[in-house]
Amino acid sequence: MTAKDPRQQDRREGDRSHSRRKDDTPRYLDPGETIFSLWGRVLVARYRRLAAAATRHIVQRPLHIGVSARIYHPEAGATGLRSKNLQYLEESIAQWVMSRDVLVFMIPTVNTSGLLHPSNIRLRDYAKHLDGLVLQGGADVSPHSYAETPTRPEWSGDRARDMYELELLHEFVEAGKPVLGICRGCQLLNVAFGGTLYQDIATDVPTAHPHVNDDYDQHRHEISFPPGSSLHSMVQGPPRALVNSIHHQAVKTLGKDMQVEALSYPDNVIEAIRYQRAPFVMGLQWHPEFHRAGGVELLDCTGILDSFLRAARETRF
Ligand SMILES: NCCCC(=O)O
Repeated sequence: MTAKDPRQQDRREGDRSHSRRKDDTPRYLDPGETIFSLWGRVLVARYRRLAAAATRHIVQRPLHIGVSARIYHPEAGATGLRSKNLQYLEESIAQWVMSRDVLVFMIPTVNTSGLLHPSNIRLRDYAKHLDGLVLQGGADVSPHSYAETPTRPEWSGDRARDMYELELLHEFVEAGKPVLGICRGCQLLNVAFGGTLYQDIATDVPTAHPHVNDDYDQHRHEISFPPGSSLHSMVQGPPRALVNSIHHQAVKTLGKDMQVEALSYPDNVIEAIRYQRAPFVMGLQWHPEFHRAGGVELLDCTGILDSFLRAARETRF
């Protein structure tokens, strides 16, 4: 074998690369490495790790959806718990929203000047920390909230709840977060944007079919979707569908920038509206939480909930 034998040369180079460096730096380091380039790389790696963890947190954290409270105001002479103001959720609304693997939080009224427990927490804080808002159904909207007087005492509605939910709605819309109004929530949305309501459909729209009766959520009627309805594209399916109906008020004149998304069939009472200047602010006159997911008889509203939740997810970024 001569000195020029390539195998011998390889061995010598191998020995060199395995021998200890004079300055004791580890052999895996680039010989051109300086303390500054090393620190630069350490800092970049640390930043990347933190950014990845933050992204994972945003992407993986379940959505937090707020639901406005129904309010029980005590009647004169009530005793025990019924002598207190109660704020509550109807079970189906929470379970419907949670069926898409998100967390639900009922948002109580706030009282910054309460005598017993004054607090600095405002509805704005809920809008800041939650990802979207569902306005529950329940008591009538007060005609005073749309500058009318009740034509009958029993149609006076719940002005205190209106004030609370109007502020809540305002804060979520201001924060750019999606809102889904159910039944009363749909009517409140319309009023919030300057629209008005029929105080009583049976009285004000004599041609309308009954929109409420003693069957409560078993009472149903058909709806139709006007051309271009975004609601129709969320639920897909035929141009007419069956929904429950538990209301005696309804949208009369549309609020500013509101668009009709569904009408009752065949009497054309407004059944769904959408505010056009936000990604997702929509009201449904029926109660989707009482419809079975995947059901064939009543409209499956899962597509509406999913659109609302996707909008909620997008506002996080
Ligand atoms: N005004 C609607 C009543 C139905 C309900 O939410 O109980």
